[in-house]
Amino acid sequence: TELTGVGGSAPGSRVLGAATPGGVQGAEPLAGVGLPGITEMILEKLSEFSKLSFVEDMYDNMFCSVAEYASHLWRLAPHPYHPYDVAGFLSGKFMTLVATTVAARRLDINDVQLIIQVQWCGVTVQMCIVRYSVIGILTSFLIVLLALVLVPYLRELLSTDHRPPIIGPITNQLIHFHKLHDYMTLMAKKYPTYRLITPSHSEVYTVDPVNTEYILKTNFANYGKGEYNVDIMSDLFGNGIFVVDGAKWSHQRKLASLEFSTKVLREFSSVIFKSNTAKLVKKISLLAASEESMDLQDLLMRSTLDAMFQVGFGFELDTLSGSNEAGNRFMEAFDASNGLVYWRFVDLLWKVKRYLNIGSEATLKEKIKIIDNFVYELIRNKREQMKNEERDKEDILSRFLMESEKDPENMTDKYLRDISLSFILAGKDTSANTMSWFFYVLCKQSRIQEKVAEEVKIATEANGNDHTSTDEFKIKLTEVALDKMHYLHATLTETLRLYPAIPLNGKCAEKDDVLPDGFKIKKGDYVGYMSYPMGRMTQIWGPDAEEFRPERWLQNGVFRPQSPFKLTAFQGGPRTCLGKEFAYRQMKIIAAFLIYFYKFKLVDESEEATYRTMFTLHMDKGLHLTPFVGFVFLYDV
Ligand code: HEM
Repeated sequence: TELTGVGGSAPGSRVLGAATPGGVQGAEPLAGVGLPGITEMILEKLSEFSKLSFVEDMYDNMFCSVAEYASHLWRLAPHPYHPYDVAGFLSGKFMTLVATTVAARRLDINDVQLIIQVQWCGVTVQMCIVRYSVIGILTSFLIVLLALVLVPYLRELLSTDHRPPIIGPITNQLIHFHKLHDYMTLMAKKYPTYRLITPSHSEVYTVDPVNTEYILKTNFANYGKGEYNVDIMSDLFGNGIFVVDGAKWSHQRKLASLEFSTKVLREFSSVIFKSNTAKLVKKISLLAASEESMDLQDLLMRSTLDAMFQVGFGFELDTLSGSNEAGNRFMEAFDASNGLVYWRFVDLLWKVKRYLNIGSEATLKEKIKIIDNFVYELIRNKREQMKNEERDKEDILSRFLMESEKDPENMTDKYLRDISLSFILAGKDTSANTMSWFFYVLCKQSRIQEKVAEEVKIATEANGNDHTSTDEFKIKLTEVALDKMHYLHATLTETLRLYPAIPLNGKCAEKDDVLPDGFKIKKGDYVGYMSYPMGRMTQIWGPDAEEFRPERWLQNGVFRPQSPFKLTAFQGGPRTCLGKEFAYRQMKIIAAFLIYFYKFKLVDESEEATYRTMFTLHMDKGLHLTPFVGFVFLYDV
């Protein structure tokens, strides 16, 4: 064979050993010590080789050196080694030894023709080629290539800062992508905090409420969206509130908080939620009359998009009726681009694909163009409208447009596009998905459906025998009536506990840190809190954690909230969901309307719903229900 040993070292003078676990591992504790490295020693030995009469002499010689070196390292180490580190260290040294010995036993050092040295991710891979031959050179390059791929993983995996449990490389998520949240739950049941590694950083996932509070609130300053997330999301969401940190975030947060606290927006949105839900009831009544089943998730997605669009842009999209061609195209493009952006989190080649404009990235670009054309047109129209018409518009875009007149330099059309799209994203799928799981559970547990219906009738004083129409119900469904619906509030909250609309979320560390449970975090690491698994942890919710039980939220019939770091569906801390109250109001209105007018049954009662892995917890195959006219005789809808 022409190929000889493969050795490796840490950068610069800290040449320590093979590009193997131990070589990398051993590099850490010696920072700055400046000892001669193993590879240097090996090469030195190799150069002496020609002077030795027997290969065995050299082997013994070198073994002594390595052992000596290891014990030296051991003494110098500033802290006791973890057994895990020691295993990595020794196996690395062992592999260096084997590789070099094999080479040394078969070769004459004078034959060495070329030493290849490649530095990658702070690790040096060295290799010597002894006699030129095509196979030798090809094999060498293949090994270098393999090392380039493996070294970063090994480096992350065996970094002295990492402690078990490391459950594997990030590709584990790709392997389990289909049932990602259940895989993460399974792991979390074994390890409340664990680490996945990538070539460039590691990802720490936790279900520990103390860790969650720490990253979301206590050490908020150190945990932002991070470059990694921004990179992935900014093509679609630009500088929208979901993507940005720092001053840009504060500006939008302040502006939006002001808007959300206004009575105008509250009243305007309630009117829209009610009139949109009345349209939904009408649509369902047609299906009920013809005893047709329906995909309620699809209807809810359309209905919430229409509502959010009206609240956000003051414009009727009317995707529920499906009659607006442009609206349908926008919805299709928006949904598709959401899924494509999420795919980037597991697609290691997305940047290459974007550069070459191929595959999923080419589709994403096309969809974003459709979205942009649609939204920019809306902004232009709105500006025109505002020049000619009254200026006390209630929708979010108009209010931001008025703001933009004070600060035209920063609040450009692009900025307005990003803000408005973020609100659509925030309010559309989250509420529709939550409602879908809510109705799914209510179909599985008719006792809960009946209890909610009973509460709605009592709170609205629409007793079910008075032939209430949707118009009359709208009037009866006052803010006071909504506030009385504690059981409904608890049922929605229980839905969010077990089926959180954003099942997995997290932040990136700006600086090295240590989590309250001792996990070390390096700058650039992702720290995720896992809302879906958290809802299933007995240490948080007790032995019945996996049971759907709205009563856990009630005390003497009154809803009692819990820590946002246990129920993380709306996140917690300074970046807590701005639309929480808004969303509860919308969901209660939809639930009250639908449950008042209909009873729902699953088309296939035996089927268990599953999710599609994406940003939000979307039901994979939709929610196919049969509506029955419920507690009132329905007319005049
Ligand atoms: C069931 C419904 C909803 C759920 C479960 C939900 C959940 C969340 C979560 C988890 C976040 C944190 C996202 C992150 O930073 O990564 C968030 C942020 C946000 N939500 Fe909601 N949301 C819902 C509905 C709404 C609605 C209806 C609106 C507004 C119309 C809204 C507006 C926002 C905004 C503006 C933020 C960004 C806050 C910030 O970064 O400072 N959300 N929401």
